[in-house]
Order: sequence, then C-alpha cells, then structure tokens
Amino acid sequence: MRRTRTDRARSRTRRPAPPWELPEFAKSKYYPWLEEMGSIPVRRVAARLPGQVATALRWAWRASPRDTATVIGLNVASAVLAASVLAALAGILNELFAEGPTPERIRAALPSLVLAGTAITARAALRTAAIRSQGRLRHQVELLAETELLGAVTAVRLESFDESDFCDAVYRGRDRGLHEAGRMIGYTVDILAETVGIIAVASVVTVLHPVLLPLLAATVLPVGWAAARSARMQYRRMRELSTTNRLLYIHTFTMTQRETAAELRAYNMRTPMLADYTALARYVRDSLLAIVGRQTAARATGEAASGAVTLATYAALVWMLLGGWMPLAVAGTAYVALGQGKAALDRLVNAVASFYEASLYFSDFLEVLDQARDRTPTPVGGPPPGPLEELRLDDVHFSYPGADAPALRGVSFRLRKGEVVAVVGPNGSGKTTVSTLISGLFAPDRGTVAWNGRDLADIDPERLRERIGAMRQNHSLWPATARRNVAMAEGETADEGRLHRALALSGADEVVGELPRGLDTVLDRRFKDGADLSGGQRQRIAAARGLYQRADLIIADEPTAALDAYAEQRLFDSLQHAARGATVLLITHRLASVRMADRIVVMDRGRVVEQGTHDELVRRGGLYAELYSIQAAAYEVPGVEEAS
Ligand SMILES: Nc1ncnc2c1ncn2[C@@H]1O[C@H](COP(=O)(O)OP(=O)(O)OP(=O)(O)O)[C@@H](O)[C@H]1O
Repeated sequence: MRRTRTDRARSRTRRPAPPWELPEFAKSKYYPWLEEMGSIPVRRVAARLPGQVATALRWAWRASPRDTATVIGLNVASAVLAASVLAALAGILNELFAEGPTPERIRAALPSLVLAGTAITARAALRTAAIRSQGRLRHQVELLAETELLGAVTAVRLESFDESDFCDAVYRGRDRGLHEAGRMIGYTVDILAETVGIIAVASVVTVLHPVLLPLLAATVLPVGWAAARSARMQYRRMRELSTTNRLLYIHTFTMTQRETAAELRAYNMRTPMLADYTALARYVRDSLLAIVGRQTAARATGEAASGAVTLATYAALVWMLLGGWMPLAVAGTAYVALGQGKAALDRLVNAVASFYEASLYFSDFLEVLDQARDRTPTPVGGPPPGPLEELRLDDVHFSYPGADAPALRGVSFRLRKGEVVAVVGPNGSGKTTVSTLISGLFAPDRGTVAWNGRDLADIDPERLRERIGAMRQNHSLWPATARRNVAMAEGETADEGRLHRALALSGADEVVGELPRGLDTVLDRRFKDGADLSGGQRQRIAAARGLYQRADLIIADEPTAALDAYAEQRLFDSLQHAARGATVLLITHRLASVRMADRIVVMDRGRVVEQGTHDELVRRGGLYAELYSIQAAAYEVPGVEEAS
C-alpha cells in the first residue's frame, strides 16, 4: 500500500500505545470533514477563504450594520495610522541623520515626532474602541445565529425528525456550529485588519525604496510557512486523537448524567469507569506531549529559516547602504517596517488557520438552515370550517419516512359531534399514527382526512390544532411551571376557570395541591424548588393539558396507562363528560373502559378490521371479542359471576 505523507509523519512521531485496543467508531458523521482537516492542502484553504470571509461579513452585517461598519472602519483606520507612524519614522530618521548641529536636527525632526506620537496614541484609542465594538458584534452574531437556528428547526415538518441525516445535522449545528459563529466574526475582523496592515506597510516601504518590497516578502514568507505548518500539525493531532476523545466524552457523559447516575451506583461501576477514564486521559496526555516536541521542532525550523532570510535581508540593506544606493534613514525605517510586516503576517496566518477551523464548524450550522428551509411547509388554507360536526378518514394510507412497511393501509372511519369513539388493537396496529394524522402532524400519502368535509390539506395545521385537545401517549413535561405545563401556549396568561376545571377533571388537582408552590412550581428538579413527579402524576398533568384546550375534538392516546384504578375511573368519567361539549377519540388497551364508547374501531396491522359498539363486537366474535375475553379472564375470580 502507498504510504501517504501523513503516515510518514506519524511514523516519525514517538507515539505511546493506547491503554487497550480502542474500539473502531463508525466514521464520524457529526464532523465528517474532521478526517480531512489534517491533510487539506493550503491552497484549498486559500481558495475557499474569500467566499467564507464574505459569508461571515454578511452575517455580521445582518446582526448589526452599525457595529460591523464601526469595527471594520476602526481597524482599517488603525492600520492606516500604523503606516503613517512608519512614514513619520522615515521623516524623523531623515532629519536626525542629516548634516548640521544636533539641536537643529532635533528641531527639524520635531513635526514628524509629534505626528508619530499622535498617530501612536490615536491608534491605541482606535484599537480599544474596535475591541469594544468587536465584542458587541460577536454577541449579536451569536444571538442572531441562535434565533435563526431555533426558528428554522421548530418550523420543519414533524417527519423530518424521523430522518437520521437531518437529526445529525441539527446536532452538529447546535452542538458547535452555533458557537463558532461569534468566533468566526472575530477572526474575520483580524484577517481584514492584518491584511490592511500588511498592505499599508507594503505601500510605505515601496514609496521608501522599490527594492524593499521584494525584501519584505522574502522575510515574511518563512514565517508564514512556519505558522501554516504549525496549524496543520494541530489539525493532525486532533484527527489522531479523535477516537480517544470521543471515548472520553462518552465516559464523562455517562459518569455525570442524572439518567445513568442510579445504574452507575447500583452496579458498582464507579471504580472501573474512573480507572478506564484515567487510562484514556493519560494516553491523550502522553500523545499530546509527544506531538508538542515535534511542533516545537517545526516552529524552530521555521523560525531558523526566517532568521536566516532576515539576516540575508539585513545584509542586503547594509550592502545597499555602504554602496550608497539607500540613505541611512530609509534603511532604518525599512528595518522597523520589516519587523512590523513579519509580525502582522504571523498574526494573519494564525487568524486564517483559526478562521478556517471555525468556518468548518460554522458550515455545519449553515447546512442546518438549508436543510430546515427545504423541510419547512408553506402555510396553506385557513381555519377549520366551523365547529366540528364530522371528522372523516377515507382510504388513508401512510408510511413513515424510511420505513419498510406502511403504518396505515386504507383506513376509513368517521367521528361525529359529541361521540366517544375508541380505537383499539394490538401494539403497532397504527392507532397513534391515526391520531397524528388527524392532528395534522403528518399528511396521508393517499386518501383524505376531512373536517366537516374539508380536506386537512386545505386547513392551516396550526389553526387546526387550536381546536384539538391532545393527551399524547409520549408526553413530556416542560421545564416550566405547572401552570404552563397545563395551559401550554397560553402559559402564565391562562384562564384560571378553565385551568381549575381541567385540573379537577383529570385528577391533577391532587398533584398540584401537593406541590410546594402549587401551580407556580417548576416541574423539573434541575431548578431551585423544582419538583419531580411520578409516572402517574405526570400523566394526570398531561391529561389536564388535553382538557384545558377549548377543543372541538379531544384525542386521548393511552391517557390512563400509568394511572391507578381511582384516577383511571375518574378520567374516563371526565372524558364522557367532556364529550357532551366535544368529540372524543380514545385510544387505549384497557378494553373494560371502552365499553362506554359510542363506537369502537378495531385496528390490526394498519387496517380497520372491525367497527361497532361493544355488544356488537363481542357478539361478532372477531379480534375485539378475543382481546376482550383475554383481559376479562384475567379479572375473573373463580365462583364470582360478572355483575353486568
Ligand atoms: N416515527 C416512526 N418511524 C417509523 N415507524 C414508526 C414510527 N412510529 C411508529 N412507527 C411504526 O408504525 C406502526 C404503527 O405504529 P403506532 O405507534 O401507530 O402503533 P400503535 O397501534 O399506536 O401501537 P401501540 O399500541 O404500541 O401504541 C408500527 O409498525 C410502528 O413500528
């Protein structure tokens, strides 16, 4: 196999052995470009640079045109002042090295001295103001990036979260891409300021003597080479240790998360986890130390080369001086200018290297915005046509993105105003999928779901959901007060009457009654005085959430799975009660509780296989009768007849 330059470089490095054979990770899909960072040619970095700088400037301008203009203006002015200091220096030296008595020469140099002093002071003031504006700009860009990302991701179609590529892109953009936005702006300004600085120095030296420009270039090039090389070594180091660093990250995460804290203790995992962590961390440390030596050597080589070229340049200056081709004042100024140019180029190369790294992460952030834009639906239609009279599903087919088999295959049934319709069936038969289609969260692949005869495709989904009270199977509590957790979008402006009614109907009033600050308690222990709820208590809050809405339709998906027998009975009574003003779609496995439903829809493998009342379905002796008899048998007490 052909050995690459990187392999050869690696084999020259003394590398400690890892503590054990490290597992092979799948190629990092989070930062795919991480692999190529160490070997990317400098010319490719240079070719991409102008476009990336322009992108960074566009973001800065959007965040704050005023601060962007100020930062750029101040930095350019400061670079011009630096050049005028050089020009003044030429004037000073010219006068000082002229013929005549010393006091007179000093007097003649005085205007240039004053000019240089003023320029130095003004430059310091400008730099301070620029740093302040740069800090302001950075915060504004970060805020803009954050709000853009959140705004874009929350607008995408729900099924986008079933696409692993999109979820990965969101993770990447949110995890680091977002935070690189501010850093990028800082480096962009540095690049602009240093470039202008170098141009200014170059112009001054060209005016002083045409031969000085190639001399300046010859002096600064080795410095640029050394800095670029050092930056590339840094990338390589990152790549070499990326597997170990990912392992360390996983260990840190496992040892410090609340989710794993109980198991870590229950299985006495603390000591082995700490031992593994320490071994890995030592390996990283030793690998870094080995590389630090190489880095220093590279730097030293670069500096030595630069020193040699500088020496040659100074020798050339002396030679021109002795030959009378260059006045002493010009040579003195050139000496200072060369030093300034070198330092500016060193800073420029470092800024470019840091900018390039930040821009790679930032491109992940931009990608999320692009992907989100492609997945954002254009709002269509208006509100649902009038209060719900009939909701109808006709031959509905639906497959989840990437799924092998359809979740729904030709589902048809209807809900009429004031009815309680129960949907039952084995696990995975498609019950929850039906409810998400009715809520307009997904659209059918074929067939229609219609509200009073109007296809949901022609109704604004947000307006539709204002009319639906949902008790979701996979509900989550929000890190917010109990009041907001029930009233949701209405939050702290909740209608107190409706709120208390919803709490009473769901049994959540007992839960809230025990909270230290009642409805104002935050339902998350990570907050001071926050509360943790049991599974059943959480479900009561979720039920109250569904009952709080001023809804035409209540969709209750397994609303009692975690409830005790009292609470379950109470909630079913409440749903019956709620159905007097609204229609109820009840999804449940508790068949004893669906006997009271006006109609029962039985699903199996994505199809409706039976429909009817409890008695009709039992008489029919199909799937429902079978499921019901299995559950009823479990409750039978030998010798005791069922009461009804
Ligand atoms: N997000 C998803 N992505 C891919 N497939 C899914 C997704 N959600 C559900 N499915 C599949 O769709 C089918 C129907 O699932 P659904 O959740 O609607 O069933 P269910 O009848 O509500 O099940 P349960 O009684 O277990 O709650 C199942 O085969 C399930 O694996």
